[in-house]
Amino acid sequence: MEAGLLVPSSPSSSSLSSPPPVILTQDELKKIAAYKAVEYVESGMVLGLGTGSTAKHAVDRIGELLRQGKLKNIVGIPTSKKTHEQAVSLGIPLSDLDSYPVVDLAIDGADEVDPCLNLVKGRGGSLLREKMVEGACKKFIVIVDESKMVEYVGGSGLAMPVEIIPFCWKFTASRLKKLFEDSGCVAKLRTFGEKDEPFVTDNGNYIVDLYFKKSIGDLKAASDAILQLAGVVEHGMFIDMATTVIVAGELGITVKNKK
Ligand SMILES: O=C(CO)[C@H](O)[C@H](O)COP(=O)(O)O
Repeated sequence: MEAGLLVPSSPSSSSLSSPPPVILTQDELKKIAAYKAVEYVESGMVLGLGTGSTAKHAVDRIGELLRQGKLKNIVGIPTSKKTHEQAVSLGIPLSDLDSYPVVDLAIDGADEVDPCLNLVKGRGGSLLREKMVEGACKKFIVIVDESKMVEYVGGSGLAMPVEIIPFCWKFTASRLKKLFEDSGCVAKLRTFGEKDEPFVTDNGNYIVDLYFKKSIGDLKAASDAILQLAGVVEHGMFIDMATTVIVAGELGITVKNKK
């Protein structure tokens, strides 16, 4: 583990009083984690480009380093249409898993990180492509601000997303809820806009957000049970996939490596 203070020390040893501590915004913390992760990027790499407000900073930084000639011959594999657009606007050369089935490094955010570095992802709706790209990489660096650290998956009380096909979605949602009745599960179709229209993923699917009142226990068993339901495409638990998690907090950066 490495740690580095973010709060600057006093500029002058002669000053008697310390300057007030700098309070960083959540977005500044996300940017700090993202920039740290990009230090792991080397010229010639095939890179998984994540999705979300944290990953956006990493993609911006990669674009900047390419422009400055400090990185060369990068091939990016975007995990969403949105990241694809961002990378194109930055001039990052892009390809896909068909052409590059092995990815050197992926950098992406997460919604939750548990003490074993298991993740919840997909509140931005891109969990399927993220899981495909990040499952194909040699190294997967997760970048988060400290608010994403939880004691157990589902521990934030926020959603664990499941991508499902639109056909008879209510049926699939009620089967998902039933799987986790003991954990007080609530299943909600993700919607958007004033008319509460179903949110549609880049793959043309819907998302059911699962909320748990308590831990769902064995994550592998939960994953198997979800994936066995016909109608389910993928879920947002990324179990044992992250190789490194970079956490930016008010007191500095912590780098946690998989044991
Ligand atoms: O999984 C994701 C998108 O599907 C994001 O990585 C996750 O939602 C974190 O987002 P943010 O960096 O905006 O907090």
